[in-house]
Amino acid sequence: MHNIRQYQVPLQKYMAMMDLQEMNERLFYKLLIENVEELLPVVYTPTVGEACQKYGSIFRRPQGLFISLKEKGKILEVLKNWPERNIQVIVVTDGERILGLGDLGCQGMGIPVGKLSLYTALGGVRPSACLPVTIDVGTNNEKLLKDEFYIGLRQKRATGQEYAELLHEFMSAVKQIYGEKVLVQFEDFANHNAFDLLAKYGTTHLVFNDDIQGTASVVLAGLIAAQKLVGGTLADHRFLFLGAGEAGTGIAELIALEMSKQTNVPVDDARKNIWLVDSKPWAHEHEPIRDLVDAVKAIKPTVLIGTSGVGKTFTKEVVEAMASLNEKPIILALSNPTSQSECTAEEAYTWSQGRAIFASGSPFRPVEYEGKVFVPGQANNAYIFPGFGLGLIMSGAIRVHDDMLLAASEALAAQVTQENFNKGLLYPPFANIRKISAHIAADVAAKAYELGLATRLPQPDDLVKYAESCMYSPAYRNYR
Ligand SMILES: NC(=O)C1=CN([C@@H]2O[C@H](COP(=O)(O)OP(=O)(O)OC[C@H]3O[C@@H](n4cnc5c(N)ncnc54)[C@H](OP(=O)(O)O)[C@@H]3O)[C@@H](O)[C@H]2O)C=CC1
Ligand SMILES: CC(=O)C(=O)O
Ligand SMILES: [Mg+2]
Repeated sequence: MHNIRQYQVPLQKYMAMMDLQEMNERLFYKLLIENVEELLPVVYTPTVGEACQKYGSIFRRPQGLFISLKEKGKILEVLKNWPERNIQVIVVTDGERILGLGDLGCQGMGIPVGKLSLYTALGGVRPSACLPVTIDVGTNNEKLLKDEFYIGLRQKRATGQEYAELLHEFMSAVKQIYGEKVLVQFEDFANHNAFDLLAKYGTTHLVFNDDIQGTASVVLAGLIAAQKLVGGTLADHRFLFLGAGEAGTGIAELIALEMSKQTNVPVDDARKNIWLVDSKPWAHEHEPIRDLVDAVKAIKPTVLIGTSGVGKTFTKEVVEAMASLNEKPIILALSNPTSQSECTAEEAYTWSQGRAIFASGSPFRPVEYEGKVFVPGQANNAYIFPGFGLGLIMSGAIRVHDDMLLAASEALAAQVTQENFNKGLLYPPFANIRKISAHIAADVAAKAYELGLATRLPQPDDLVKYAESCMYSPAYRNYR
């Protein structure tokens, strides 16, 4: 840590951490686990975003497995080149929507690598069981196509049948080589492919879309926890989303499902309290409204959620409107990395005169406002996917079910302590994440058993203890 801390520039810390992961994996994980709050912003958002943008020019050694259009017809052989056979989790991207930074092509590899390092550090999945994959179908990013250091295919993205066939070959090969129970996490695919892939492979493979499902689960957890701060139930709230894409609609659907279960109303009725806007249409019947601030005034939401990928869209007027309507407005600026955040923590607290309950996708430091210190939470799917994946693996689950996402949300919300609430936090600190992940894993596994989707039999008596016993630890053995 002394060594890492000498670097002032976050990207240099990132490069030093990547070198360490390559040279001494155990030490890398020991550092990450023991200093998770300090190192998460280095190996994950926001720094991983900058690393992906500059991936070609900071490139040292290949990480993960690249599968390009050129390998069509040979994907099984390519997978066999990977030195490990006992793979439990694959995180795969095609690089088309990397955080809120757009199409970064092959340079998106930083994301599967980063996500999987969290699978190990936060969720305890063995590093050797993790496989980062980037599918290279080209890029539409003109700047990268002209960049002399770009590492991927220099062509426009393949689409349609060509794209679908490559993805299908990959999904079939994965099942053939690693079996029915390998978890495939789709990450940072563009909207126009993400929903189709999830629907297509959700019935034949163990697949999970982190941006749609993981984000939904973490936000629902924060909203369940928020009820202890603001009182009432989910059904008492009105939700307004800026951004109706993977994250936005994923969250909206899970909130509606939970509301419908809590109040016994049909999901369609629960949806009536949820409003989504993108840059163009409305999702409910309503007269057209041009600006977000006018939408806030018309809809009078109690919860405002940013999932547009566009920074600075929660302006002073928007936050002030939320604060004039609510004693404790809940404001979630989820877009990553920090540059794309809808507003900063400081803006949320200042413009609401310290009344906002705020969390963001990328971390912000505590803010002092009128003598009081406010600690912003981090509403990021990193709270969910490591424990969720561990729960699937340890129960031998063969499919993902929405009720498992609800179980994960409730498990996470239950880990928020009174001390956390007193600081205005909707999420527990990342410092305790391995314990939290064990609880999430246990509840997800319990749901898998209840739904008849678990294959590891008999069911262990104490699932939390079992989850902990399954977790990889970077222990240094004493050989004497
Ligand atoms: N905190 C977390 O854990 C997570 C955060 N995210 C973040 O959420 C963001 C969005 O991701 P995702 O949902 O997958 O992306 P999508 O592309 O699926 O969705 C983006 C949505 O925002 C809308 N949008 C774009 N520009 C504007 C604008 N100027 N005003 C209003 N709406 C706009 C888009 O519609 P249209 O273009 O038609 O307007 C679309 O509905 C990213 O920044 C990502 O990093 C994602 C997953 C997890
Ligand atoms: C956190 C995440 O998955 C994203 O921003 O895409
Ligand atoms: Mg993502």
